[in-house]
Amino acid sequence: MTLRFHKMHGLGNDFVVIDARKGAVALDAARVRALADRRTGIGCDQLILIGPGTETDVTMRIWNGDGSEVQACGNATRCVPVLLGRDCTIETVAGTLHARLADNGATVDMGAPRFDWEALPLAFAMDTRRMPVGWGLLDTPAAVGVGNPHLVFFVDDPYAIDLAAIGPEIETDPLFPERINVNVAGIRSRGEVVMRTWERGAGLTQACGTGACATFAAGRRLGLLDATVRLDLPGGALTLAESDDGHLLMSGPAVHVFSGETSL
Ligand SMILES: N[C@H](CCC[C@H](N)C(=O)O)C(=O)O
Repeated sequence: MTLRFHKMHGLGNDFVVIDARKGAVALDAARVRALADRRTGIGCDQLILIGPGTETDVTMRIWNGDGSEVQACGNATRCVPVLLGRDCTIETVAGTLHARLADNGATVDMGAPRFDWEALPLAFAMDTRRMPVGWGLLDTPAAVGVGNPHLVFFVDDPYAIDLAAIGPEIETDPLFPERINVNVAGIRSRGEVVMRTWERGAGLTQACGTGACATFAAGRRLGLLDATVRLDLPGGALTLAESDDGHLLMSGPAVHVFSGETSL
């Protein structure tokens, strides 16, 4: 049976998007890995399944390329209104998100960040503002939940960190029972951050939307950033703003590259 898909990306963080609003699509970890494989499949960082909403326009489920299902994906959330061609509400396991079409992409209200250790979760109680832990050259991170769990290390130069080496060690540390996404960020001014991400279940990506949200939220919590910030990721820039009610508003590109069919 052929499966229709859309190939999309947000700043090079790429997705296979399956629109199952008109008919259920069976997915499991093995099929996700097959579809995500960049040699024998279509290839993507995450696989996104869109379904019919009841209280919202659509539902969205997210799997990393390793087959793990996760709670949030910022860059993919911006792809949904682009695919639908209109503003929309999206139900995810992490809650309802509101997405608006904007110039060359979308703006998404990613909700309020969480800072309690149980939300991430951590294996035991810890101050998530400046955690008393370290791995190699990286230490004293902040921890932030944006539907999915993130560590944020503020460093002088994110490109001087061998993230491909240290990322998997941190991702799978027993302190993180559900693993974790790892962000390294350099603050250039109160309005500009340069950052990179080692993603849980996907590795180094060109961009991580929830990582940008977590980095912004951590910087705001530490009094280091203004209420609107440009974040420069390897694949391009996102704008993060804090709303009056403390929500994270993320704006940036989202591109539909091609549609196709597969028998995978
Ligand atoms: N790797 C993440 C999911 C994808 C997040 C990222 N692609 C984004 O744009 O937010 C996790 O395991 O929580």
